[in-house]
Amino acid sequence: MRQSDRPVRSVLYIPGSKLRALEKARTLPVDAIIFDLEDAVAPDEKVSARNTLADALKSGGFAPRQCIVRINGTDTKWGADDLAMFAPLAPDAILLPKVNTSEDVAAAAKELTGETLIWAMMETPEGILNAAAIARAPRMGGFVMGTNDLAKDLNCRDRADRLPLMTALQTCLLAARAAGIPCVDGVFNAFRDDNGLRAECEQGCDLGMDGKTLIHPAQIAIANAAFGPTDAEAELARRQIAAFDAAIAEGKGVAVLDGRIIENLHVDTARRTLAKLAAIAALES
Ligand SMILES: CC(C)(COP(=O)(O)OP(=O)(O)OC[C@H]1O[C@@H](n2cnc3c(N)ncnc32)[C@H](O)[C@@H]1OP(=O)(O)O)[C@@H](O)C(=O)NCCC(=O)NCCSC(=O)C[C@H](O)C(=O)O
Ligand SMILES: [Mg+2]
Repeated sequence: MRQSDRPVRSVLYIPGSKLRALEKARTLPVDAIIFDLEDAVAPDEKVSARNTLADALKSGGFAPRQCIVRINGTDTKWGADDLAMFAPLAPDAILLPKVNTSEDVAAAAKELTGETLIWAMMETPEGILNAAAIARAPRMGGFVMGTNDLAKDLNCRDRADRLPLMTALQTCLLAARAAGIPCVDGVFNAFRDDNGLRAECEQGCDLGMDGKTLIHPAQIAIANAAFGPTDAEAELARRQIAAFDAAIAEGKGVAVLDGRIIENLHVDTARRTLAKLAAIAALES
């Protein structure tokens, strides 16, 4: 399976400094893990967190979850050493914080070999304006929305409907879709507010996001449910494909199901739904 087709319904940040959380991650039903060396780790702990995380990755046990390492910015005193330490460990991806331009990605890509991709935190106004170029940068594997940093830089209000962030979210989605890479939504900070998280996941899903970044294990089930096809969606997809196939067999180019037309583009969407379901089943088996 191409990396871009792997499910990313739930993408959990784990501070690289927290041994207990790193151990726990091997048992959690998440699609992907972001091992964080950036904002979740205090400056005094940066070096020890790097070593703790490297040991954990060498010990393994995280598969089939995607392993993504968020390094410190390459403009900080830790970034270059982070990259030098984790590139040889061949995680699925290195996540670069606060990406502003495609050149930021190209510079990091030069340090990588093998299959490791680069994911970009989209969380600065300049980065959002350059989203299309960043999405097509070398080794680019996916976008992660950094809605906290973005809100800080935009100086916008924290609203439940995320209206002030909509342009940025949709700009990044457009860029990601044009380049054929996944786009994962930002975190929901109130990690004990299940209803709030559910609503924000539904909104992200409506927009077209592939999943949600999370900060606490209690958020995983809600994200997995929101971003996975429901039984009703899967059943509709199967009926649409069957109706279209029957129409084609009768020499028609269009089918009608439940009073709605079904064209080949709807069948593409239906097939994508079923492929996603199969990928989730494979991951969970
Ligand atoms: C938010 C937390 C600080 C809460 O921690 P705590 O109060 O310790 O939580 P609990 O006691 O409820 O924990 C229960 C058990 O779960 C484990 N745990 C907690 N969090 C995680 C985790 N993220 N991954 C794995 N396991 C976790 C605890 O170890 C407990 O286990 P057990 O001992 O078995 O009971 C904490 O959740 C936390 O640190 N979360 C991560 C915060 C983080 O990574 N922040 C940075 C990323 S967000 C960001 O930067 C976004 C972006 O850049 C932007 O700009 O928007
Ligand atoms: Mg951030």
